[in-house]
Amino acid sequence: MSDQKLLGELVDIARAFAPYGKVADYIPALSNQNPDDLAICIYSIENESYYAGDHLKKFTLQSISKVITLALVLMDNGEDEVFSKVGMEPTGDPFNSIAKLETNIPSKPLNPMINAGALAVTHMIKGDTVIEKWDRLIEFISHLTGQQVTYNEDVAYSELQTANLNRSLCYFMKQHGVITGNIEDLLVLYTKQCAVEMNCVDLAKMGAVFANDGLDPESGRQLISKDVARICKTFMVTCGMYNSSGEFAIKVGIPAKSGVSGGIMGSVPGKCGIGIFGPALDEVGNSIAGTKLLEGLSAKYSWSIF
Ligand SMILES: NC(=O)CC[C@H](N)C(=O)O
Repeated sequence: MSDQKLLGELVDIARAFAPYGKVADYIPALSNQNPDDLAICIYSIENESYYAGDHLKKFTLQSISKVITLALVLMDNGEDEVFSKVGMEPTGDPFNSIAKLETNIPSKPLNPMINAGALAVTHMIKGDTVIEKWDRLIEFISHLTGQQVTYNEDVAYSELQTANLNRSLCYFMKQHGVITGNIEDLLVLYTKQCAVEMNCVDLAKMGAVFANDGLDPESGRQLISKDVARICKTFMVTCGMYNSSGEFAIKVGIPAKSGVSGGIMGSVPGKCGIGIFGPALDEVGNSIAGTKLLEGLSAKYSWSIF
């Protein structure tokens, strides 16, 4: 059976789980997504792609963008600087929790995949203005996907209007010296970053760059250093699927990062990138059908890294 046909079958099986999930609505502009959507692309490091479902449908990255920003910021600032402001440990808490910020000493977010840590990382993007920082980030993402990408203005605006929890995290961190400067500027940048829009093929392509130790399978260029790609994949394993990263490691075993729009980017080291879109989420905020699809794929192809 061809990979393409098998993918179609796995998508049909996994789609049956979508009715058990719910589309995110705390960002109002995400609430009108279709819960039954499910699409996937697999992009090999030999630069071949396979897909099933509506693979050209666009969606926003949301938390998946945290891995990309981390890669940029690590290359900009180096490990020592970055990890002086953000930790390396999983939290076991929801992605937007403020709880451990208060109890952790010294006061810094536990890792770059929770909102507090991601906000601290976005704060470290080099540039004198929000526009300069944004231009660098979107150019970097465009290099990874191999084409010019942009962001969804409605989603960014909708999140900016309602991001009071993220605002609180920022003010808390400013008080404790983790971040400096204007908080609204940081939120504008962060919400644009989360609203970067692409399809499954673009997402799988980015995953393939990480899977290929930072080397772009399309252009042959080293877009991310090998070391930074390794650090990012490690965070994807330990913290990429929020507070169900442990269960996901056991059941799937692929470095992956999800977002509340329903996207999941996977990176099977030395093999391929995976891009999934399925907006119905489980209770921790991961695509419910997307997670099932990854379970099926990982079992079929023995892709667990463990
Ligand atoms: N888990 C997510 O995808 C969260 C991203 C979202 N933009 C937020 O900050 O709430």
